[in-house]
This record gives sequence, structure tokens and C-alpha cells, in this order.
Amino acid sequence: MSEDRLAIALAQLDPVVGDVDGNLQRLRDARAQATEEGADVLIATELVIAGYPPEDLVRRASFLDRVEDAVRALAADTGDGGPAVVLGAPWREDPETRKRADDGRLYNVALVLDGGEVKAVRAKWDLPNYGVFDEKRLFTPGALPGPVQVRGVRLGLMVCEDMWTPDVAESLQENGAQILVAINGSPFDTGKPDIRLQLALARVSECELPLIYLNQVGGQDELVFDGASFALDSGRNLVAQLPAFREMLAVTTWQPDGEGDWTATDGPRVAPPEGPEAVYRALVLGLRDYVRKNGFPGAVVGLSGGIDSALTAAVAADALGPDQLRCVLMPSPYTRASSSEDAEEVARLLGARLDTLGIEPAMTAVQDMMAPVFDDLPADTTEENIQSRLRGLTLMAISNKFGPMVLATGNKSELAVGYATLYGDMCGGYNVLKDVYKTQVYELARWRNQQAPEDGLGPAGRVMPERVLEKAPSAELKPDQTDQDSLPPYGELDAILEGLVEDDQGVETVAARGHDAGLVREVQRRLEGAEYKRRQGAPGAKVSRRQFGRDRRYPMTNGFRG
Ligand SMILES: Nc1ncnc2c1ncn2[C@@H]1O[C@H](COP(=O)(O)OP(=O)(O)OC[C@H]2O[C@@H]([n+]3cccc(C(=O)O)c3)[C@H](O)[C@@H]2O)[C@@H](O)[C@H]1O
Ligand SMILES: Nc1ncnc2c1ncn2[C@@H]1O[C@H](COP(=O)(O)OP(=O)(O)OP(=O)(O)O)[C@@H](O)[C@H]1O
Ligand SMILES: NC(=O)CC[C@H](N)C(=O)O
Repeated sequence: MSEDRLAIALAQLDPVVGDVDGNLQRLRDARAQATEEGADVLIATELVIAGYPPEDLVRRASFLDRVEDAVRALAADTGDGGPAVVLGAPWREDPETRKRADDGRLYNVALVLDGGEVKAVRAKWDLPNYGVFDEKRLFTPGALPGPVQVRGVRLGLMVCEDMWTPDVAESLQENGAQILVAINGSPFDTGKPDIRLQLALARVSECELPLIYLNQVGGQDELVFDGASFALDSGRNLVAQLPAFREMLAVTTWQPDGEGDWTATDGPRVAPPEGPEAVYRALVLGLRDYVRKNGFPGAVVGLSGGIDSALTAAVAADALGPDQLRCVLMPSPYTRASSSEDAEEVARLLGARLDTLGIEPAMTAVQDMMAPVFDDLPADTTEENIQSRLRGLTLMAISNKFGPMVLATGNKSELAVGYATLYGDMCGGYNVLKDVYKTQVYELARWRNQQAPEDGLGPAGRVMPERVLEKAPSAELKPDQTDQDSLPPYGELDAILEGLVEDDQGVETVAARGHDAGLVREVQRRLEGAEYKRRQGAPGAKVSRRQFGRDRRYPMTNGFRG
């Protein structure tokens, strides 16, 4: 390092929330690699030592003690003369006084570790408290910061949301920053990569400074972090772009150009995936990390021959490998032979195990068992739901006996209007399609039939027969049933839900987009009426702007009819 050159290693890592020792080891491994590659400083992501988002874990003193020990151990490592480290951590010291506050105050900070000690502390100024974020509940905001000197260069450190408005970057620039560095825990959704780039470009234009944007990667409960870190020079040129959806350490070497503006030329340039590929890869990573980080030996799914379970199985095969996926076909007297053939073909194409367990004996047993109380009452949805629940029971029995986690298959359109059975097809530990509308299910299935995802563990090529994509969706809980007996066509339903859910519009506004007002009102009624079901539904990766759960919180008991 000389004062006119700084080699910065960007550590796009997949931390595990709560696993402080594991995260410390990940950082040590990254620093060892950065040392080998000649870096002066290693930069890691927001709250990386705790994992993001740590939620109420950071309210536990024992957890914060462990975090502090780990940070001090990593700081001690930097006494070896190797790279300095910039990383995110939950931190109890006041950034100004460097003393621990008595009132339990906690900051979300960027720390600079160098020369064997914690050299500088910068607290996040803008704590996000919307959508999936609740940071005001946990952290105290810091003051508008100035830059920190790292190996002779003034770095302007921002923590994620700090980059979303001009204030922090402006303060850093006014106080002499030479390179802006944003460390992030920024979850994926379909619009996110573009929003981030536009915001970063805006900060670069305002400050006329280069900006490094470093994001974490990996799945954490319902969030998927896509990484896709990048760097811009002060002329708004992209000088590095790290891959999306996988870990990477990349060294970028920064030097002043002829005009004295810092720039880098040696970063990787991997174009991020877009459209269905990006969503598919987010689903794969979300499921893979949920299953692996929670120690399951694999997953099990009920395969019906329909598209929802076929796509769920494909994502699971890509996430876990076909050998860690079990499929179960559970025909009833209402299951068409063609459905069973399609399910068998999906399992064969994926190379996954398929067991066939007919549910008719259990249907008869339950019917006989209930006869004394049901008397001669006519069959209705009750009997349909029993079939669904017998399938849920079967899958849970396999999970209990052999360990794989059950995957529910309900898509966002169905969950929006309550078209799913509690403790039946909603049964499961995780739902890959929770945030995927039915029209998107088709789009993703078509994409997957043509291509395999880059880091997928499933087979290349077609994974479901065309018939699965072409037939009318059916729950097959009574003869000749189709979804469209109970729901509007999915194209129209999804267009209405786009307005009601994603855009949070009222009935009249959505109707003005060209839909029958009565139909929109009915969809709205069903949407509101199904909140109780969604609260009991399995978690699944957020890929949309407005996922059911954290992003869209409505009461279950709701007397408002607006
Ligand atoms: N506000 C509330 N808070 C708490 N619980 C509430 C509730 N309102 C009803 N409930 C409870 O929920 C029950 C009704 O929900 P639930 O038992 O799920 O039954 P329900 O919604 O009546 O029926 C399931 C629906 O899912 C459809 N479907 C579509 C696709 C696939 C499948 C499948 O299963 O494979 C099913 C099926 O055709 C049917 O229309 C009530 O009997 C009551 O116990
Ligand atoms: N015969 C069956 N064998 C195994 N699982 C089944 C069977 N029938 C239904 N299921 C399970 O119940 C779920 C709910 O059925 P649903 O009809 O909503 O989905 P699908 O059949 O996969 O797709 P589609 O809605 O397009 O028909 C299925 O995804 C599957 O997991
Ligand atoms: N951790 C954060 O501050 C994330 C908030 C930010 N708006 C994002 O999603 O990128």
C-alpha cells in the first residue's frame, strides 16, 4: 500500500444469523484470502458478525458479549500487519465517546479494525422502519458521520439505508471522504437491483465520489440476499460487478486518475440475472439456505401432476440435489390417471425418489370414523379438505420418520384468496411459492424447462412434461373440478391482486384499470377474509415488492369494509 493506492477486498459472504463463531471463521477465511491477494483492507457487510437481520437476538446481553468478543478477536488478528477490516456489528459503545452507555443503547455500526484494535466506530444514521425492516425497535441512530482514515485513504462509511437518501453521503463528502463505501444487508425483490443502482448513481453524481456497494448473500428465513455487489467510479462508470446469489471475495485496486479521482480497473464484471432467472435463483438460494442452515437432510413434497408441486420439486432439486428430495404421489379416487403419469414423469426427469401412497383407505377410515356425528349429511368441502389433510398427515409422517422437511406448494394467488386448506395442502415447514403469483409460476416453469440455473444441483434440460404447463389447474378433490370453478382466470386474478396487494390500491382504483368492480370487490373480500389462513401458513422467500407477512400486515380480526 502507498498513499495513492488502496487494494480493497470485497467480502460478499453468506453469514448465519446467530452463529457468531461461524461468522468469525468466515471473516478470518476471507481475510486470509485477501492477504494472499495483496489487499490492504477487507470490507464485509452490515451486521455480518451477527448475521442480518438478527432481530431480537441483539436484545440479549449474552449475544452482544459474544459479538464483542468475536470483534475484539478479529481486531487482534489485524495486529499481524495484514489487511485492515471494515465490518458491520451490533455495538454498545457510543461512537463519539467510545464508552458503553448505561441505558442499554445499541448501535448498528461499521467498525474499522486495524493494527490490533478497534480503530473507528461509525453508527448507522438512517434506521429503516418500513416493509420488512424494524430497526428503530432495536437500534439508536448515530450522528451524521465524517470519513475514517484507513491506510491513508479517507473512506466514507455508510450502513445500508444511509445510502438511500443524500444526507449521509453529503456529510461524508463535505468532511473530505475520498471513496464512499456502503455496507449492506439488502434483501432481494424483483425491483431491488435497479433501485440500488439508481440510488448509488445518484449519490455518486451528488458527491462526485466513487462508491463501493457491498451486499450480503444468502437466505435468512423469509429474506434472500442476492449479493450483486458493485463499484462505481466518480464518473458513474461501473468498475466492478460481483455475481449475484453466490459468495465471492473480489479485490479491487483503487488509485487516483489524472484528475485526482479515485478509480479501480481490476474488478470482476458478472452481469446479474434478470426476469424469471433472477426470481428462480432467489427461490433456490432461499430454500437451500433454509434447509441447510436448519440442519435438515432434505425435503419432501406431495407431487400431484399439477404445476405448483412440479415447480416446487424442481426448485428443491436445484437447491438440494435430487438425492435430497423425496416426492410422494398420493392418489385418491378423484385423481386422473394422467395426473399420476405426469407426477411420475416429473420425478423421473428430476431424478428424485417417488413413493406412491394411495389415500383411499384413509379416506374410508375417516368417513367411517366420522359417520356417527356426520349422520347422513351431504358431502361438501369438509370431505375435500379431509383428502387434503390426509396428504398433509402422510407428508408429516415421512418427515417425522426420515427427517426431510415438508414443502407446502400454495402460490401467492391461492394464498391471497384463501384457496388452500389449513393443515392440508398448507401443511409444511417452508413454501417455495409463497410469494410467487400463479402467472409467474407458469413463467418460471417455462424458464426452467429451457434452462438450468447456474448453480443448480438438478438436471439440465426439461424437468416437467408440457402437459403440466398446458392443463387446466385442478385441486382434484372432487370429480371434474378445476380452479376456475371457484376463482376468476389466473391472468385476471393476478392483475387485480397486483393492484390490491403490490400497489395497495382500493377497489375503485383497481377497477379503473379495466376490471369489473364487482369482481374486484369480491377478490378484496376474499383477500381480507383469508388473513387468518396466511398467518398460519409456512414461511417462504420474499421475491415481490410486497410479500404477505412482514411487508403487508393486516389484522385477522378486521371490521373495516372499505
Ligand atoms: N377468522 C378465522 N380465524 C381462525 N380460523 C378461522 C377463521 N375463519 C375460518 N376459520 C377456520 O378455518 C376453517 C376453514 O378453512 P379450511 O378448513 O382450510 O377450509 P376452506 O377454506 O373452507 O376450504 C379449503 C379451500 O381450499 C381450496 N383448495 C384449493 C386448492 C387445493 C386445495 C387442497 O387442499 O389441495 C384446496 C378448496 O377447494 C376449498 O375452497 C373453518 O372451518 C374454521 O375452522
Ligand atoms: N394426488 C396427489 N398426490 C400428491 N400430492 C397431491 C395430490 N393432490 C394434491 N397434492 C398436493 O396438494 C397440493 C395442492 O394442490 P393444487 O391443485 O393446489 O396444486 P398442484 O396440483 O400442484 O397444481 P395445480 O393447482 O396447477 O393443479 C399439490 O401441490 C400437492 O402438493
Ligand atoms: N439493511 C438495510 O438498511 C436495508 C434497507 C434498504 N432500504 C434496502 O433494502 O436495501
